[in-house]
Amino acid sequence: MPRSPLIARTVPALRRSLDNLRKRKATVALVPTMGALHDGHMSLVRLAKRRASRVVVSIFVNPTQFAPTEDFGAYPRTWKADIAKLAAEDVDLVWHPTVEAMYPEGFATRIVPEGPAHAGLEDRFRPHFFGGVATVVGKLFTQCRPDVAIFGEKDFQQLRVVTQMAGDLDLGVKVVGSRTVRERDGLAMSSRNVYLSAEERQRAATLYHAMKESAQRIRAGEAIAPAMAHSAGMIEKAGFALDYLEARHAETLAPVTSRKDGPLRILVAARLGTTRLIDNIAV
Ligand SMILES: Nc1ncnc2c1ncn2[C@@H]1O[C@H](COP(=O)(O)OP(=O)(O)OP(=O)(O)O)[C@@H](O)[C@H]1O
Ligand SMILES: CC(C)(CO)[C@@H](O)C(=O)[O-]
Ligand code: BAL
Repeated sequence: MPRSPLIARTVPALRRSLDNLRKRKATVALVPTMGALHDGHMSLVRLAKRRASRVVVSIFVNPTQFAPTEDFGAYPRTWKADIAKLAAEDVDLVWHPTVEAMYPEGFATRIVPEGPAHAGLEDRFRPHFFGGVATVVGKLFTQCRPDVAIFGEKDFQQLRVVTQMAGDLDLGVKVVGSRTVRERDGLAMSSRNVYLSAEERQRAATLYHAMKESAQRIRAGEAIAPAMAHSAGMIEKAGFALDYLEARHAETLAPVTSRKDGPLRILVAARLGTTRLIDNIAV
């Protein structure tokens, strides 16, 4: 019978649990999430277990990274199922702060990311997003003081922004990326996939297959612009409204014009009905 992880809801309770976990020179890996856990999240937990002797998972739907028009209220919350999944993986501690514990009355400080990793892509369509993510992840890091933190490549720009922040602010946390887990047809697993109707779900994997096609064309020598235009056409034909489809430098996320500009990553965001999906692949 799996043992339920410890659950902390306030900073003092978290500190007490972490002090106990850290006895006997344990190392700690943190997996930050917003809950509604799926196999993508669980792959991060498994990597965390390989990288440290204790695993902490945070579950917090962070209000500051949602615009008022976005889905904060509707975001799936599946607490009981989440805890059962974490217990089955033998996770040590779940940090599940209340909004008041994270942002007490009078809270007035923000971390503001800058530079090429943050510029464009998601920031163009969700200008509030990375400020909210950087602030909450900065807090999660100082609250939990992990040795390692695991983030999914599915949110590739977020991974780069968080890596930059942890280095710039000397937070002493090694940020590690974990590969994207996909459904059988190629759709990247995401908590928001539950918003798709059955009919939309059938078309959703086009996002991945269109990126694969542009990556193949670029590898075969086609210039970036026509290769991306071809895939954009595929995505729009499947009924998506495209926010962006871009090739960027895989490390810095700086814009590129040619394959010679460095290792490339293709990143996409598009809306199918009212559901917004993001994904990316290496070229
Ligand atoms: N399919 C996946 N493969 C690997 N990591 C993933 C996958 N989906 C999410 N993650 C990672 O899990 C962590 C928590 O993400 P989050 O809780 O927002 O889930 P999500 O499925 O990305 O949800 P959303 O639909 O809100 O984007 C992030 O580091 C994210 O990149
Ligand atoms: C990193 C994160 C947990 C911060 O709220 C969130 O953006 C997510 O789940 O990817
Ligand atoms: N997975 C990233 C969190 C968000 O879209 O709000």
